[in-house]
Amino acid sequence: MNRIEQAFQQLNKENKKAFVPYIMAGDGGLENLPERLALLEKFGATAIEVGVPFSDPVADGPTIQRAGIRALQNGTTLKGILKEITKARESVTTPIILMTYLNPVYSYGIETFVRDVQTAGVAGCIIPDLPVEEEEIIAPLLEQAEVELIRLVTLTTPIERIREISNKGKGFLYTVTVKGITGTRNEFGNELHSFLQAVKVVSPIPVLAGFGISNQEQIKEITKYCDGVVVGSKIVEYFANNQLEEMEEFMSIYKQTLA
Ligand SMILES: O=P(O)(O)OC[C@@H](O)[C@@H](O)c1c[nH]c2ccccc12
Repeated sequence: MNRIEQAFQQLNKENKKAFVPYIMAGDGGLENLPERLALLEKFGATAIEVGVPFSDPVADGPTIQRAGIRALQNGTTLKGILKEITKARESVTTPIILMTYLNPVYSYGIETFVRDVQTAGVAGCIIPDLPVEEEEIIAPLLEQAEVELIRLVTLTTPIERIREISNKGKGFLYTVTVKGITGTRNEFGNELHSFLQAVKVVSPIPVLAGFGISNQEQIKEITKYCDGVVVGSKIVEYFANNQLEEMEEFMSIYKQTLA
């Protein structure tokens, strides 16, 4: 069984919801990555999404775009990121999910990418600009390497397509909660709850909600209808402002409220 599935099984036993923080690799210096991963593990992350900075991040909002620019200015490369993940894996056991657009994978070379990702001990990949229709170029290789390809669906995906995608899905289904880009939000559309409920009915794998989530009330509300959340921009801000105690507090509150 894959590490991501194991993590969810454990949560289920404890009757808890998932909390998956996102960080931008190389923001604040790539050499800090192992330390940051260890910290997020200590604060109770179910899995950790590690973003690869890219010059044209079509789904990213301002906070994550700026983090990406800082990371690129630091000279962060995919190769460097995988090296730091390899180091981190000596002590960090929380599953690591690499989030990258397709372009950096292409320029790295698809086969080399899959090999190096596997060697680094990455448990899963999110490639947001890879539609299911095109995923044959990499999905079978990832499957062989036992690296889970995490698929995304959004509020505008028809339910039949969600059924199809979640049935192919591995690890968990990433449900995008807004019609838009990443970034903290105060409100979600009225349709979100019924949408998540409908997704839960068709999906054989855990359903996580992400995009715009940044406070405890939102998480309490949203996790009534799904298995957990992904939080990106808020976590990126905490690291950028060096508010580690606030982050611990934030994540411990979530752990308690989710339990
Ligand atoms: O930042 P937010 O609104 O909390 O959303 C999570 C998101 O940042 C992270 O999962 C992510 C960052 N870039 C992406 C691109 C596509 C899908 C997901 C992502």
